[in-house]
Amino acid sequence: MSHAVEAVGLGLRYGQRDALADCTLEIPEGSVVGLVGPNSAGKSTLLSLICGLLEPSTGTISVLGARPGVSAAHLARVGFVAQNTPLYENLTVAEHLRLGAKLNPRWDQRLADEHLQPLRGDLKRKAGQLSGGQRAQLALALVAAKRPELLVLDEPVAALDPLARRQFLRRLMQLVADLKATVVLSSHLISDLERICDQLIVLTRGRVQLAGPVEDILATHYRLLRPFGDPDGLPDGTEIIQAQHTDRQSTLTVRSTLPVPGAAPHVQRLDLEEITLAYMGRAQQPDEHD
Ligand SMILES: Nc1ncnc2c1ncn2[C@@H]1O[C@H](COP(=O)(O)OP(=O)(O)OP(=O)(O)O)[C@@H](O)[C@H]1O
Repeated sequence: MSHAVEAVGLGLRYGQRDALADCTLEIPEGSVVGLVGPNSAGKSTLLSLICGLLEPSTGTISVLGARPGVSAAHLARVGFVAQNTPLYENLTVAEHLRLGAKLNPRWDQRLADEHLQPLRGDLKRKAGQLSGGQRAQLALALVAAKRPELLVLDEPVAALDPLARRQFLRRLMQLVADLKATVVLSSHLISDLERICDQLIVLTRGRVQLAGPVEDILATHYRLLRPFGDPDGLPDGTEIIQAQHTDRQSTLTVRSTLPVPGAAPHVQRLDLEEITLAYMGRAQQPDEHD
């Protein structure tokens, strides 16, 4: 399988502080990858490294077979929508389109028009006068028209109401199907990611906690309820992600590639949000990186 992104031991330091450390991962071509993690986990840092906006302090990263940002031709193959959808506030929607057409050799006007459908009555309005949802639509239209092979979106739906969010994600998935592009998008809305992503990366405190196909992640995580202090009966290799105890009972969130014996309510399946929260909860506890 070829990979759109390959990172080995990737890290970025600001002074003494690791924004990202020891990040090794592979993103298969054609996948839709959700990137989750608490505030300041390093999500934007990783996305900026993928787009070549930052240089790694350690390790290596390869994007579409080359060093990110290595040439104008390579940059043209990557579409990036940064956090808060930065636009030229004093340019109109139509002026953004003209600028995009001028700057991008692979510009596809048909795709731009298609994704601008909801804004067709607002072509003369300045970007600074658009709502959050309209800005997101404009940003997606601009990036779509580049026909990128890799699309990187940093919290693209953060400012949108639930309906606008759903419409944006529908358009995004339509674009991905049209272009057969690889997508990496960060979000705090795990239910959205669960709907559209086939891969998930959980990042906390600059480190990858979990990465892989959503299907595998869902199949290998369990919540176990067992009498307090009863460590027996876990398959070999079971990793305890989180443990909470009362005087009588322990609630364990575990990862096991082997089936865990038992049935509900003692053995429960978890959804993606519960699994992600367990990894985030674990990362809040002090560890060797403190
Ligand atoms: N220019 C900078 N100078 C110094 N530290 C920085 C800089 N940019 C980011 N950081 C730090 O790097 C860490 C990771 O930041 P990053 O923006 O990647 O996190 P994030 O997961 O995207 O957060 P959020 O969900 O809040 O957007 C944070 O501790 C942040 O304070």
